Amino acid sequence: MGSLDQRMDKSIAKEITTQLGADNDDRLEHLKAFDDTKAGVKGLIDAGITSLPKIFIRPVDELVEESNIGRSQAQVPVIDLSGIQSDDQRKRIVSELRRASEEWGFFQVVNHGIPESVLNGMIDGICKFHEQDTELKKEYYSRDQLRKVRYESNIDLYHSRAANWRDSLTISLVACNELEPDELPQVCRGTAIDYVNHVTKLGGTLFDLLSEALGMKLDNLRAMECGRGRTFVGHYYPACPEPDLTLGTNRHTDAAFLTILLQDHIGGLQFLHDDQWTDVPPIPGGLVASIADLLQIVSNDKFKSVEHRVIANRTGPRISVPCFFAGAVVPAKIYGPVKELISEKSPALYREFTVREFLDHFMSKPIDKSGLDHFKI
Ligand SMILES: O=C(O)CCC(=O)C(=O)O
Ligand SMILES: [Fe+2]
Repeated sequence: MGSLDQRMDKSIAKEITTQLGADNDDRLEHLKAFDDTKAGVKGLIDAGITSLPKIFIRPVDELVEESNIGRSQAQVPVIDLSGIQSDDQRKRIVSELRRASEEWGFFQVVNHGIPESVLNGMIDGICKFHEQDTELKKEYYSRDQLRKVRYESNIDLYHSRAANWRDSLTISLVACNELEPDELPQVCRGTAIDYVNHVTKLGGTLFDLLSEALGMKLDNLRAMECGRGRTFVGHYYPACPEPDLTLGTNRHTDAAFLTILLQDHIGGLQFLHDDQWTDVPPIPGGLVASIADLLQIVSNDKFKSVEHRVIANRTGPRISVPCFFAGAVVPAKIYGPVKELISEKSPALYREFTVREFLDHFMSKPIDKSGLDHFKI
């Protein structure tokens, strides 16, 4: 902190903050000015803003609609993976997983085998990345989806109706399997590699359990390479001066098969259950798992991909690290409802497609609109 560059950044960010707050609707210009700082939402906070720049304020119709959605006290299922090697315990786990995937779409897993030190190390590494000198972060700032490692604020900045109060570091293992250590930012290099390896393994375990939960025998999800094409995203949600006017993450479903998410102790993640926002409270050592769009499709709607969001908070920063398992993108594999799950009584609800086609469609639509309809028969 306090270098000349950083002080220059602060004065630029202050100027931009004033522009962003200006009462005119030249939104694109404001978005570009914000994007050009390459300092993200964190940069606005560093510049000392005390009110929300206009680009982050949600449209009135959305705020009104939102106020009609209730809050639920329902408890998201917690699945204990201990004893998974024993037949009895595995049966219990599979049956809990089936219920959670059919009725909730969201659940937490504990005793999953990833040491707490690895989880805490990842949270710490992501926090350090976002809190390092802006000049060091800037070299990673990019909107090029093909880059393996990139940092940006709001992946859908130019498409959404209101920007989200968060910055993100993306590590994409979609087009390749391997990650060279020096491709990663130095501050989180060791911890990120450790975490990626552990979560990749846990993903394989969960896909096997989910195959069993779907009653599949031979053609299981692991064999379909659902666990390939992973994207890890290290979100940083700074403390927000006016949390009621914006969101940390807009409501959406995930464009993947499965998401495994690590969150710190702050909280704010919510999903829709019985049409009400339901909290996913942080559990020390636990991980959140959720069914995403592609698993809803291959399961022919047996499993549900549910909408979720993150509320903004006066307290922060909040760190979360979702890993999206998106299947085999390269070489392209064809996905659609699994043959074993379709019959005369239960015909295929979706057509076949490649993940690339799915992801391209996902990126071309507003993030808060479901991508599933496009592939419905
Ligand atoms: O930060 C979170 O808890 C959720 C983020 C999320 O839903 C996403 O990145 O898709
Ligand atoms: Fe999500």
